[in-house]
Amino acid sequence: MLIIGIAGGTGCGKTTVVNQIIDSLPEGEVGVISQDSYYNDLSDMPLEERRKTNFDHPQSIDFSLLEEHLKLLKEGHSIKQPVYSFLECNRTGKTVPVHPTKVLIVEGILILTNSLLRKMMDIKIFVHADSDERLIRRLKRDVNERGWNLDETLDKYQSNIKPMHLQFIEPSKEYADIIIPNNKYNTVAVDIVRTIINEKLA
Ligand SMILES: Nc1ncnc2c1ncn2[C@@H]1O[C@H](COP(=O)(O)OP(=O)(O)O)[C@@H](O)[C@H]1O
Ligand SMILES: O=c1ccn([C@@H]2O[C@H](COP(=O)(O)O)[C@@H](O)[C@H]2O)c(=O)[nH]1
Repeated sequence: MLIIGIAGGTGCGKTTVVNQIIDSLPEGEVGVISQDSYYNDLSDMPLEERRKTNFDHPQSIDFSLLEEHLKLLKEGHSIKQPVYSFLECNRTGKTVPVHPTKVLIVEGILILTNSLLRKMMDIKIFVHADSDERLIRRLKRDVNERGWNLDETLDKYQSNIKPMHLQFIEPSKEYADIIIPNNKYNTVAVDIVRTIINEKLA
């Protein structure tokens, strides 16, 4: 199994890049695991409290479970991945089966901050977009899709998102083998990653 890690700040375009990469690849040969599915279970907290959680700090992620799942998949076993709800700020209690594939993409803002995860990755990619671009994209998404208003999103950006980005996410760029500039759609970089994956699948 080839494991590709794709990190980068919120709104940099990780999900978009992943979708572009897997778009023309054979179905069933490439799997995707998102760090978002591994936010800690916060069922013991009311929603009001959960909404105040710093979801940009590495401690908000259940890295042990993510590591265990990657190890199992690498060994050829299937896993039950937790399903996360951004509206509830919590795991839903449901799981989806994920089966081993020849290529596995792991994506998330904090995945390159964890040394055990980094060791499991064959290729480490960091997607870069300028912070103003990312803030604009994030604002649109949080307001349109994730149940936050403008003020809440800007407050969160100042209190958690920006400081955690500077403390943890941006420094993890140094571990990347490839940095994809993504202020604009970058088809050249996506094609290069696809070529590497196709070689593995051949
Ligand atoms: N290169 C780009 N140019 C303009 N908009 C983009 C670009 N890449 C992604 N987007 C848009 O920005 C938003 C966030 O992208 P997404 O891929 O979800 O980022 P991430 O997964 O890193 O948070 C989405 O609405 C997406 O369509
Ligand atoms: O309940 C939650 C959990 C996380 N977030 C935010 O999500 C982003 C990471 O996701 P990207 O798709 O990479 O942007 C992170 O910045 C958290 O603040 C959330 O809004 N709600």
